[in-house]
Amino acid sequence: MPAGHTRQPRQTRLIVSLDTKDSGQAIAWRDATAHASPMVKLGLEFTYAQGLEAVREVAGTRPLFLDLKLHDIPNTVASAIGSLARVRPAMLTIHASGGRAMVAAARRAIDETFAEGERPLLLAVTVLTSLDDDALHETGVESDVADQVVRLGRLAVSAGADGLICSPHEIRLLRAALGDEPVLVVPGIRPAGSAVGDQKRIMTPAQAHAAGADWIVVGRPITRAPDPAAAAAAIAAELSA
Ligand SMILES: O=c1ccn([C@@H]2O[C@H](COP(=O)(O)O)[C@@H](O)[C@H]2O)c(=O)[nH]1
Repeated sequence: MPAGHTRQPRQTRLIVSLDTKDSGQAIAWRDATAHASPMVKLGLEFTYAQGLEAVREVAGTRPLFLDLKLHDIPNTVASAIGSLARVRPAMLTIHASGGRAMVAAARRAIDETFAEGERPLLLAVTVLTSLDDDALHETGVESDVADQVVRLGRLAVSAGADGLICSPHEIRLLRAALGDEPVLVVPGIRPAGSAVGDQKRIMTPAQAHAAGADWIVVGRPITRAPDPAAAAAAIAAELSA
């Protein structure tokens, strides 16, 4: 940064995760939270239940974050990205643990399939936010979560990922390792007092914002709230306070 300049605080935006099997429910949540969530996020639950045509219908004219977390051999991941082109995602996810060749194949598939200006951001999941150190070790990984997130983050970005999925606990580590450029999309968000569920590495929206998230992803604290519109508005307000 040039001398005399101070960095502007990073804007952190909310993405509401529309995790349901039902199109009507997804559309109701989409519309109720539209004021707070500039993107529509659909994942495995909705896509397996309803298919890609319904994904496109629910996204409508809004930017689509398609969170399918692709993880397979490079050729299969690249071909799957070709099949996803028709839903015109703005962001899509793969697992960084698929390795360098897989991430690079995804990068090539995006560059070859989509016209410039229409390419989705390629986001690599580092370590799922539902894992803690013990659960990660049980899979045979000897590193702690923080080291593994940074290792996979470096690998994915150097292989062509535009950004990473991480928990709020690793944002500062990733910024220190990789700088400001990678887009950090951060689930594992729990407003104070909300149920934690299966998430292990959590912070509040305000804490994730202070750490430097570009986007936070919030599902059940909004969709299971008595008033999803109000819950989303409260989180958006927390991000801009
Ligand atoms: O490491 C990850 C990667 C993706 N997710 C997804 O984010 C939402 C979180 O939903 P909550 O209800 O707020 O827990 C969900 O769609 C996950 O598949 C994640 O949580 N962690």
